[in-house]
Amino acid sequence: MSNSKQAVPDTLPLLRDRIDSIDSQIQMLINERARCAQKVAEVKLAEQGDESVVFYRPEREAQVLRRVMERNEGPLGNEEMAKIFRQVMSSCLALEKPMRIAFLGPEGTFTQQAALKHFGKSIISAPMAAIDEVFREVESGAANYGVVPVENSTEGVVNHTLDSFRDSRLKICGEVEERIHHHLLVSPNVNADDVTHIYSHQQSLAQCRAWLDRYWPHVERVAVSSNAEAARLAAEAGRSGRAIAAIAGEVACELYGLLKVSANIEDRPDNTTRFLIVGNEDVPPSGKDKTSLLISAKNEPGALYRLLEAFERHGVDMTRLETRPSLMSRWGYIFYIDFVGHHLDEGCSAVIEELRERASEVKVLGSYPVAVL
Ligand SMILES: C=C(O[C@@H]1C=C(C(=O)O)C=C[C@H]1O)C(=O)O
Repeated sequence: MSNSKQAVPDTLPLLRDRIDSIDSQIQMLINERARCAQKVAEVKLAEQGDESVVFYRPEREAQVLRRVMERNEGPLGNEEMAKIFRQVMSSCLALEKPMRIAFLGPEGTFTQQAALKHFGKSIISAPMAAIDEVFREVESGAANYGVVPVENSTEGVVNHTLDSFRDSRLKICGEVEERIHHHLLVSPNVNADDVTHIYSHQQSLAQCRAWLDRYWPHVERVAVSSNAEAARLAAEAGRSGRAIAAIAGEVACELYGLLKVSANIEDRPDNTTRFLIVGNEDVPPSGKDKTSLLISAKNEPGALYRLLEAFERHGVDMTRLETRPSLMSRWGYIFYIDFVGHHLDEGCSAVIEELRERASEVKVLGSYPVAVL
């Protein structure tokens, strides 16, 4: 097959013939790719000779996706193209054995949306009722990886997630950022004009408050346990002819077969949540990584300054600092620090070594590829 771009025909029948022939080539190549991925798995198994060998390689997947974006010439956009390859890799990997991914449920949450964005659709979804259950599911080996929210651009950190890292040996293996878009949804049996109640999670009602005040001032707002639950209730109400709308995201909309009355109704269009992928293995460098540390420091004058000074001196770029009270000693603190680089990089490992001399505990929560999608 040649790489040169052929002229695009200009009649419908010829265009359709061309598309059919391109499709069959793409299909053949995808299967050829899948056979290579299968072979990779065979080789890994032969080298490591262990049934528990993990075929998924986060750093390699990040590199593949970055290359797709770098070499992309359009007309498809970089992100659109990377999403297609994301799914191709997901399908190839699932040929071996689909990965089981635990996430903060129920089905249809934004965390599930983040899981699908990160791993592609060919996974087994394992919705959990709480963040610590996600950790436990991965620790016990019942799930290969877990996905939990860690911070929201409007609401700040998710303390539950940070606190779970204190006692866990799990590693952070990836991050995902998701623009949070809310939609007003109804069951297909319901006429939007008849809506009497709008259900959603408290957070989402708050994130859409100005929009609701403007367009639905007289409809009662009801807070429920999650957006996904709101969507489920709206679908159930529709079946019995009650006109209840839900505010939820895309995945919940599809999952419960609802219709969008209005899309992207959040007051702040830059509303973003960051999620972490947790797993049992360390991730080797991908060339563009981030590291998260947990540091326990004594409560003495200048303690935080001495920690941060090491970053500055080694030119390591700190991207986040969160403080949580230590549970062990009153007025002791735990710091969560994110920085650019992999803990095996020279500058980064020098910083970590110095921090170990200055703090009572330094735990590397993980080095992982900077989110590609
Ligand atoms: C094929 C490999 O294994 C998996 C499948 C990949 C793919 O389909 O490109 C990439 C990384 C791994 O998750 C590999 O290690 O290269």
